[in-house]
Order: sequence, then structure tokens, then C-alpha cells
Amino acid sequence: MSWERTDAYDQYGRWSEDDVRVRANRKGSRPRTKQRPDHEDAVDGFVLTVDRGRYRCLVEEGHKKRERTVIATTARELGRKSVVVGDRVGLVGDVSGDPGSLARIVKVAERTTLLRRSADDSDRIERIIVANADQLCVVVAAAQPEPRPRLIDRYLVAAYDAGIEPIVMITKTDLASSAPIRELVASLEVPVFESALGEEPDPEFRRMLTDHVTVMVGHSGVGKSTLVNALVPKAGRATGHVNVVTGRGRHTSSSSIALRVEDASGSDGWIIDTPGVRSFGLGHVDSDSVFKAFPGIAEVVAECPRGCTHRADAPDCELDEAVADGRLDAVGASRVASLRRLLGSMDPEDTAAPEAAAD
Ligand SMILES: Nc1nc2c(ncn2[C@@H]2O[C@H](COP(=O)(O)OP(=O)(O)OP(=O)(O)O)[C@@H](O)[C@H]2O)c(=O)[nH]1
Ligand SMILES: [Zn+2]
Repeated sequence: MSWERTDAYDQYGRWSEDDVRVRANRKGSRPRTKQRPDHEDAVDGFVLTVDRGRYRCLVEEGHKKRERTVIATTARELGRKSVVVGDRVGLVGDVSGDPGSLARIVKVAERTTLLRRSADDSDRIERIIVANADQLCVVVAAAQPEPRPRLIDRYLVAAYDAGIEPIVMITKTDLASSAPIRELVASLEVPVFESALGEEPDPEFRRMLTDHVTVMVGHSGVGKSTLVNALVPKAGRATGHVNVVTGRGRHTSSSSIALRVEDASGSDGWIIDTPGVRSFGLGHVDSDSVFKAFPGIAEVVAECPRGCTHRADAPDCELDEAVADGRLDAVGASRVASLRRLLGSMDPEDTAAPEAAAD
């Protein structure tokens, strides 16, 4: 996973000069770096969309008059470092945002989080979906398409692995009860919200988005775009239909986009809508990091034998001891059971879900 970081950046995303050769400087002016300009004049941008090598970035965010979007490409000096929606970048060149103008992304700030998926569970090559999200909203329909518990589990595992707080939004509650999904996530203490067609989004849910970057994920057809449009009326996310026979959506949204969402008081946050998927590979996830996401459990697994998977069948797993001797109470014990179930969603026999086939 080392490729996601470039050592030439420090923790603030500035160039680190350590590995840059500095030419002897006879004239006594500032030392010049041979290959890497430090781009002190770069302006900060927030990546809103990525489309075939063109990055739409928001600059002077929050500034009433000067805030604008700028189209940019990536500078060659970034090398193979990828830039994704949610990235905080430094831009040079024409940052006016005028029609036809083009800027260059020369820096990418170190990411606070990375949401990743792999093509399938045997594939350790990961794709970064979104950077810097601190919440992940799993959108799941009460019906049409039928909820797929394993996919929900997989999203939750990905969130815990990435250090992102999960939220569950149950849509289409006009069609079926939300109870089975609520039961599924009950022991994880994940905030759960509901929505139904034609209803205003729950103000509590809207408030939950304020001052956060929330990535919205879900199976194709669950009503994610409908929800995003309700939250951000000018978003104009294309909504599709669900095939009544298969219950599948048509992948109407095809790329990720960051959208500003406001609450009743006018405060705002960002949601990042991602394309609907049918499967979510977890080849890159290490089960240790999922357990370590929970205080109380992290201390216990620190005592496990080396290489312990912490799964139900793991020999001498300290979690079993801690449940037995009361170090973990009833809530802790049910959380361990839930996490083990979540990690069961990574089991290989589960990857060949019928939905993985194209329709
Ligand atoms: N009954 C009902 N239908 C809904 C609700 N939300 C969305 N739908 C319908 O479900 C269908 C799919 O909705 P979309 O918003 O396009 O779904 P999506 O999750 O964005 O789908 P992808 O673009 O494939 O990712 C549309 O026909 C919506 O009108 C709801 O709360 N209740
Ligand atoms: Zn263990």
C-alpha cells in the first residue's frame, strides 16, 4: 500500500525537500531544486469530479465571491500518484476558472482516509474510490432491490478498515419494513435513518452531514441518486428504474461527485455520491484493522497470538478469553460476534454472488 503515499510530501501535503537534490548555489539566492519546484504559489483546491484526466476542483472554498471551480490536469511531476474525488490538492497555472482555462495539480495533500475496493477478493490491487471522507453512508433499500446483508457487511468492513464512521440509510420504507435491516446492524451501534419516496430527507440525517465529508455507497437501484437529489436539489443526479424482474438498477450514475449539502441553519458539509455497484471486493482488507477500529476490542486483540485472524475458528484468540472472563461485557461480546460475521462476508465462497454477472 506504499504507493498511495509519496514520500516527497510531508504530513501537510507540502513537498519535503529531504530527497530533492539541491544544486550548489553560488549566487547566494534561494537554493534551487533541480527537478521539483516547491510551488509555494500553488492554490488549494478540493477535487469535486474526475473525468478522463480532467479534474474539476473547487478553489477558495467558502469565500463568498472568489469561490470558483477550476478545471485541471495532473502535472507530470506527480508521477503515478493518483488523484481522486475528495483529494485536497495544490494547483498552479491558470486558476482563474474562466471558460477554456486549464490549471495543473502539482501536489496532493496526505489523505486522512482512503476508501478502497478491489475488483474481487482475490485481487489485492485496490482502487481508491474516495479520499478524505470521514463518514460512509450505506444506502440500502427496504425492498426493490432486496437488501443483501453480505454487501452491507462488506461496506461496513471497508468503513471500519479505512477508519471511516459508518451510517446506514434505509430507503424505500414505503415499500417494506426497515426492521430486518435495523436488526442486522443493531449490535454495531451504527446510526440508522430512513427515507421514503416523496418525503423530505430526515433533518437529523441532514445535520449528521454538516461539517463532514460523507461518501454515499449502495447497490445499484437502491435510490441513492433519488436521495442525493432530495438533499441537493440542484444536483440533478440521473435516476433510473429498477427492473421489476431482477430488482436491479441500471447503473444510472457512472462517476463519483462531491456535492455541497446544507442543513436548515445554512451550515454545510460534503456528500460524495459514488456509482452504484453490485459487488464490493475486499481483497485489500486486513481483519486486524477492522477489530482495531473499536476501542475496548483493540486492547484485547493486542494480546492475541501473532497472526491471529480473530475469527470464530481462530485458536487461542484473546477475544474468546475476554468474553469468557468478562473483560468484554454483553455489548462487547455481541459486537465481537457482529464483527466476526462482517468478516465472514470476506470469505471466498461469497464472492461469486449472482449479481456479479452483468445484466
Ligand atoms: N417506492 C420508492 N421508490 C424509490 C425510492 N427511492 C427511489 N426510488 C425509485 O427507485 C428507482 C431507482 O432509484 P435511483 O435513485 O436511480 O437509484 P440509484 O441507487 O441511484 O441507482 P444507480 O444509479 O444504479 O446507482 C427509481 O425509479 C426511483 O424512483 C423510495 O424511497 N421509495
Ligand atoms: Zn485474535
